[in-house]
Amino acid sequence: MTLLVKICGLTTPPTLEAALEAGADMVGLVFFARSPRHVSLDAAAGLAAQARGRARIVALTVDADDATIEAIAKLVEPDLFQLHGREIPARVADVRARCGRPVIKALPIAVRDDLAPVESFAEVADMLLFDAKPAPGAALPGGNGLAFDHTLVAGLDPGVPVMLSGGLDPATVAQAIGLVRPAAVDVSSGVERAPGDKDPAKIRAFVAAARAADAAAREIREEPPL
Ligand SMILES: O=C(O)c1ccccc1N[C@@H]1O[C@H](COP(=O)(O)O)[C@@H](O)[C@H]1O
Repeated sequence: MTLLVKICGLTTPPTLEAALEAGADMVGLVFFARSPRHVSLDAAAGLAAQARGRARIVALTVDADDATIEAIAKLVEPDLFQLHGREIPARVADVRARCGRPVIKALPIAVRDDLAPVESFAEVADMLLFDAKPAPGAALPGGNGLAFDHTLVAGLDPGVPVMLSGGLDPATVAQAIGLVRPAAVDVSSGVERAPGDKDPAKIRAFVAAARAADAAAREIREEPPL
């Protein structure tokens, strides 16, 4: 399967357009008030209208309640939800049923033991997202530009597609793809000038670097042995 590239935390029509024109497969809208990338329901509905049919729209929430999930589903009509909080497997299943859409569940990774819940989340989520575990007391559970040790998830096959994130940027994404061979990569901070301020040139560079790395990895895999 061809690698999917997601650009997350888009907040303005011009930067969303840059992501769409660069060929992003997924665009993320953040619904988390503490994030510098938070968008209101109204703003998100406008951005979603701009993206619809051009890329999959991902609504990112953090431990959101039912009313918030339902309001986003109704007013924004995303293609998927990304759950980036402390949702337990039962809650992931509940949100999936409630919103009637596929769900990406983010798991924070710092050490091998953090992979223990992978199996139970793989039973209820459509995709697993491996992100760096934030520092204790961090304001955000993701979107911190923090990387983790990718060797922990290299070659891991949880039975559902894997999305890789955490401190990726145009310079590091190729190595991460080569090592982990994820189904998808996701970036926020690595394509910004400052938190919340997306840089169209970095978005283009990120998508191009990810596509080139994916093509190179396929060539190596498909090369005949002799
Ligand atoms: O982007 C945010 O503001 C955000 C807020 C709360 C939870 C997750 C958030 N973003 C996600 O975090 C990871 C890593 O981002 P980064 O590239 O390291 O900045 C990514 O999956 C974003 O979708």
